[in-house]
Amino acid sequence: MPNTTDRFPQVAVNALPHLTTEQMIEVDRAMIEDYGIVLLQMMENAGRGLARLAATRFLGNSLRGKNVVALAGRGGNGGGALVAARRLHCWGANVSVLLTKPSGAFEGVPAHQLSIVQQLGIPVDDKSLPGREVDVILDGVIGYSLRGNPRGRAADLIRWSNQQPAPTLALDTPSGIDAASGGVSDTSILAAATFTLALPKSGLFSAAGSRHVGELYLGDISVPPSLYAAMGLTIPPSLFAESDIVRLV
Ligand SMILES: NC(=O)C1=CN([C@@H]2O[C@H](COP(=O)(O)OP(=O)(O)OC[C@H]3O[C@@H](n4cnc5c(N)ncnc54)[C@H](O)[C@@H]3O)[C@@H](O)[C@H]2O)[C@@H](O)CC1
Ligand SMILES: [K+]
Repeated sequence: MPNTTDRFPQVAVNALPHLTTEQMIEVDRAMIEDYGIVLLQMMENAGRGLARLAATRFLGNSLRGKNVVALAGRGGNGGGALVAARRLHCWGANVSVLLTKPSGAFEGVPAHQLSIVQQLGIPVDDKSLPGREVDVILDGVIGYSLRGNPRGRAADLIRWSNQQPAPTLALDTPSGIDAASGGVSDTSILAAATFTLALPKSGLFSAAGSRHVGELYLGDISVPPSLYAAMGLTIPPSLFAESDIVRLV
């Protein structure tokens, strides 16, 4: 059986720019304001890619009987994890969702994603932690908008994840890692793999941060090359031509 990591093309991490916080914010702004590629579209691509990577890398050919737990915060990171939860549910996995806050505290696009998850009957819990066996955990607790050490139930979910024998697949950045500086909070996800979006974030490569990242994958959320060019960033023109998930090595 081929190694499942071989199913994704490999790209040298040094061939790509690493985004600072200011650049991440500018990519988001330009996507929405200059190109009209709205958050809902980006999030769908992010969540579908996360689900595909979880299935291919961690769950094998059949998703029947496989248990997936998606951890979701109230921001864009949680929204992406909710999309992935929905897709994996539709592909046959047993999916449940652990929220950092009650569903009534969700707003905007993440609230929209949560309402679809609820409509599908996927179990959602904002209080307890599951006792049953898990095959993979999706970390959508916090992405690049981390402020200080994780607190409250966000911290509880991170600690719970790190206590499980199952692998954790982090979305964009392992929760608790500062995506820009690579600073590691006291409570940070130890990921088996990280699926980062658009371009890798500079903090994923700090000595401390890199220990939490695991295998690093990059997902296409359809950022146009012209957007990067306008920011003075050069990316290989065929980066995602073969696959919209690549492994960074
Ligand atoms: N182009 C984009 O910007 C896209 C971004 N996406 C995702 O969105 C993320 C950024 O989303 P947001 O800016 O909404 O924010 P995040 O989802 O990164 O985090 C914000 C949430 O985390 C909470 N939080 C922050 N620090 C905390 C702490 N110390 N303890 C407890 N809770 C804390 C905040 O209260 C808030 O609810 C990215 O990392 C990425 O995963 C994707 O959904 C799609 C496209
Ligand atoms: K995360």
